[in-house]
Amino acid sequence: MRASHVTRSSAKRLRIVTWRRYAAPVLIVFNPAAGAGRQRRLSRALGALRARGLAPQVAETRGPGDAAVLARSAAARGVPLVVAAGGDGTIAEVAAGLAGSAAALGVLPLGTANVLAWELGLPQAPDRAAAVIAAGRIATLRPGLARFADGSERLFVQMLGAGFDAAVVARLDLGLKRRIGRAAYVLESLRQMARYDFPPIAVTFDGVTTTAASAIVTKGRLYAGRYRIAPDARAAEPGFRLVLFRRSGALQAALAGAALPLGLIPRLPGVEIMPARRIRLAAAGAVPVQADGDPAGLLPVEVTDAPSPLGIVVP
Ligand SMILES: Nc1ncnc2c1ncn2[C@@H]1O[C@H](COP(=O)(O)OP(=O)(O)OP(=O)(O)O)[C@@H](O)[C@H]1O
Repeated sequence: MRASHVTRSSAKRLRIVTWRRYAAPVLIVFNPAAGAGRQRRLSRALGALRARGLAPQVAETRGPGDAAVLARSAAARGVPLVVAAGGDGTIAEVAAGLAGSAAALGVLPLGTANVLAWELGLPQAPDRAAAVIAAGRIATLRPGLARFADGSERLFVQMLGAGFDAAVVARLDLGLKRRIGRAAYVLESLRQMARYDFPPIAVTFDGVTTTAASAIVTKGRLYAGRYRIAPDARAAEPGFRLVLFRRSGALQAALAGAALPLGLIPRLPGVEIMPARRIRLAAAGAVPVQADGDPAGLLPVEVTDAPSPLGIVVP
């Protein structure tokens, strides 16, 4: 049985797809390690979902990879909606577990940066996010797929980075991140400015070959929260925006760090942004990769659209 159905507005113009069925079960996959104040925020969301007639079941992750397993098994049981309660990493794992199934993905943004939630206009307040889930309106999410040299694959929902930002993610003190949130990234960025040696990255995309000091492959416009990095990105369409940082060195990294919260990355000298469908990033040295803000290994990596899109609950 398909999990979603289609209705038409009285004007017969607006196509609304919803995951909701009468008494449909909902699974909340909760990452207790994501974000800050998460238990309290989860409780508020659960209360709001129950107040709207839903009976959410909560499954808590015990470590990396768990969210995908929980989501996959729920989809196989015919659960029509699986909600990722965490940050972008948890959403990516749940999306990977739901890939190829009829189940829709919901989001309770309980992470640190919650970039996808900002991108889609999902409320950060738990009770308002729950109201969006209960309303059940569904849009198409087109995840990216990263393939590594060892044959492993990883889905991402917002962006993948190689170079400086991935070095920051790789060295981040997770305890500090839990205590002070996004400020931990700022501190680690300052440390990496003194340490990272910017090995050149060979970039091949859609038949073009070039080099960069760092590269970000993004589905959406936003990065690290609400900061615009690729203003003309079209998350609803196949393909990506490729953001190349041509210049290396601590000064360039400092300039990018200052430009980011001002939304000025696209205008920074040495930054180029272009559409790309198939991207390969490689390096002679050990260059780290991050996907949706989590460490994802080392180059080389090849990035394409995931084989199938997903339904995601949106406002
Ligand atoms: N029980 C757990 N203990 C420790 N880590 C976990 C657990 N469950 C999941 N994880 C891992 O926690 C990592 C971070 O989760 P997530 O990205 O959702 O939160 P965040 O980093 O705070 O948010 P954001 O990515 O939005 O900044 C993920 O890589 C996930 O695999």
